[in-house]
Order: sequence, then C-alpha cells, then structure tokens
Amino acid sequence: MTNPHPTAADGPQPPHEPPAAADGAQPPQGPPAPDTDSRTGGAGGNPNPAEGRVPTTHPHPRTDGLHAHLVVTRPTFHLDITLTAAPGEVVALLGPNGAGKTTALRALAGLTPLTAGHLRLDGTELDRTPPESRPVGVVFQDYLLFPHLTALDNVAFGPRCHGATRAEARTQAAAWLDRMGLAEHAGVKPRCLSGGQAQRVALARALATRPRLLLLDEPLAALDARTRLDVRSQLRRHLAEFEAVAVLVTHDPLDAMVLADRLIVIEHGKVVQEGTPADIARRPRTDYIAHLVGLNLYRGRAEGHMVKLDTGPAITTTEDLAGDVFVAFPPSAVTLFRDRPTGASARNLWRCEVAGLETHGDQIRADLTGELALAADLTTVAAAELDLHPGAPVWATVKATQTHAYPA
Ligand SMILES: Nc1ncnc2c1ncn2[C@@H]1O[C@H](COP(=O)(O)OP(=O)(O)OP(=O)(O)O)[C@@H](O)[C@H]1O
Repeated sequence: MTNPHPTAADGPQPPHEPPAAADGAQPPQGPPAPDTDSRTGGAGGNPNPAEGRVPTTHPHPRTDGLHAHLVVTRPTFHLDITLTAAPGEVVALLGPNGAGKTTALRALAGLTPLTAGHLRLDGTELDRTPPESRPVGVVFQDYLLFPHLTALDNVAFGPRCHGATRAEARTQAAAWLDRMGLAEHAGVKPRCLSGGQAQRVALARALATRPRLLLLDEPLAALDARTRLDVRSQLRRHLAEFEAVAVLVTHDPLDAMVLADRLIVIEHGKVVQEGTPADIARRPRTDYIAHLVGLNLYRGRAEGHMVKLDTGPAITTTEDLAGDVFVAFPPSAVTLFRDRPTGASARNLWRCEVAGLETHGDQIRADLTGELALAADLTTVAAAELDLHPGAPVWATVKATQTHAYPA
C-alpha cells in the first residue's frame, strides 16, 4: 500500500485518489467522528472512558461488525470481494502483489470510492461517509507519524480531531502510550524512536480515536527481523484486547497466521479462499496459497485411494474419495534417489529432473520437473551425496501416508 491516507488522524495527503478532507498535518481541529460512543470501549477500550466522550447518534446496536461488498472497477483491474467480520475478530487479507489488498483497505477507509457494493459497520452504512468522519483507524507500514510532533502529540492528534479538548486529548494519549509501554518516550520526536517504537506510537494513535474498524497495512513490513518478532507478539496482544473489527493486509503468511483469526486470500481481485489459518494451511486451494504454506498441491479426480491428476500421473493417498479433489504433501515428505529404487513400491514413484536448487532454512530445496513437478527438501549432506545439480535425473517417492487429499 503506497501512502494512502484515510483520516485526519492518520497524516498527510494521499498521493492519488480522493483526498481525505481535513487530512494532513494541520492543527487538529477536524470534525468529530460520527461515532465515538464508548459504551463498548471502542478501540481496545478507552484508557480513560469518562473522557472525550461524544454522544452517539447511532440508532443501531454496535454489535453488528463489518458487512462489506467492495466493488472497485479500474481500466485494468476489477475488485469484487465480500468481507464480513464480527466485533473482536481480526481478519487478514492475504494475496500476491497486485491482488487488490490495498484497494480493499483504501475502499474500507473511504479513500477509494466504491464502483458498486456497500459498506456497513455496526449497522451504519458508510458508503457515503467521508474518510475523516468514518470511525476507522489506520496503521501504516511506514508509520506516517508527524515528524514535528512528539509521540504524545502524535497520539493526541486523533482524539483532538474527534472533538476532545487539548488537555483531554493529551491525557488520553498519555494513557495509550503507557499502555503501549512507551510512557518514557512521550516527549520524543519520531526521528528519535526505533522502528518498533514508532510502530507502537502509530498503533496508539489509531486506537486513541476508539475506531470501530482498525485497518493495518503491512504493519510489520518495515521492521527488521528481530524487532518484527517483538512487535508481532505485542501487536497480537493489543489485537486480542481490541473489541471492534480489525482488518490486516499482509504478504507475510506468518504475520497472517499469528495475528489473524481468519484469513481471506485474494487473487486477481477475488476471494479465492477464506478460513482459519489452520484450515488454509491444511487445505490450500490455489498454487499461491500452497506455495505460501510450503506444500506441493495438485488437482485431480479421485477413485478410492487413487487420484488421477489433471496434468500428470496418479497419486495414491490414504483417503478414500470420489470426484474432484486436491492432493497436497510437504516437500519434506519427498525422498530422492539417483537410481530407481529397488524394492520400493511402484506407487508414488516418479522420474524427474532437477530444475533448480536453493537454500531453504537449513535445508536444500530442489525444484523438480518431469513426470510430476514438485518441490523436495533434503539436507545439504544428502544433496551432496546425491550430487544434485540442475539437469540431474532423479527418482522421487512419497508415501501415501504423507499425502493429504480433500474435495475440490
Ligand atoms: N490509484 C490507482 N489507479 C489505478 N490503478 C491502481 C491504483 N492503485 C492500484 N492500482 C492497480 O490496481 C491493482 C490492485 O492493486 P493493489 O495495490 O490493490 O494490490 P495489492 O494486493 O495491495 O498489491 P501489493 O501487495 O503489491 O501492494 C493493481 O493492478 C494496481 O496496479
């Protein structure tokens, strides 16, 4: 996502598409959000619930969550996804580059207009609500903190825009910084914060507006590996406490699996699979997802324990199925031989050729072509003993017990 900019609380102008009114590093005098009622504690609970409370005008109960059908049509791209989430649920939008994740997030924030569809949050239609008036908080990959404001004033900016007095806003901001473990950094400017601290300030700023929808755009992408580990676990804790809907956009399957209750995988502007992280990891339905979760995936037709692949040979499985199925197995389940193994069952034995080799953690991953295209993991020692190199002929076997077949 490239510098989108949903609300007054979230920083300077977006570079393209409709500008967010009252956006930018202006004096924090934006209009009050339409919905800042704190009956349910809003975004993670208001640290000072008695403060900054703005009367609600909502006729609907605030327990409905998110119901969205987002349709955005551009000359070369069409997004059409349905997105629902219950309060307290964290949903991750996962997908390859250009899938439409950012477009979906911008549409939720009101920065990209819907071509069709609808957007309802806690019973209120938001389609026509301008970005700065939506009860939406956004955390960006690159934080987008105001460089000239202290951490405290960056966080206080949100409540100020939503009608709190300066003193109220600062009190609330101090409470949020405290909650994020950043109390001692309140007077520090963003340039003096580490990446992890800046990201937590950005999260505090978003939560301080008590949003009913929290949008997180690749929130950990700019952090180094070590910081990422810490911030990921802190973010997980804060999201677990968050009482409204959170939507996270990420490329990283680990972030998605750790942070989200439910994954929605988008490819080419459409939802291709959704479910719990465990469901998706166990039963991927596209090559992209199979690759993400590190599985070999094939489609075919099952007759009992035999699955005849659409392209390629048959695979023997332990499941007894009929009709269209997927078959998956991990690269670690593959055993390679240079010579045809004698005594091995002829089942799940394929003649292949090494197309490429790469280091994968402490293993070597071999990409194989031939009777069956597959990835195989083996130790460095085994790769050396087999004298594997691109072009080398190999035999690959997989035990039926290591495969997993499920209906397509
Ligand atoms: N402002 C825009 N105007 C026109 N086309 C755009 C605009 N923003 C994005 N697109 C196009 O819309 C499609 C979806 O892009 P989008 O940024 O939503 O994907 P994404 O899944 O977030 O990708 P990435 O992971 O690379 O950020 C792409 O083809 C992209 O080129």
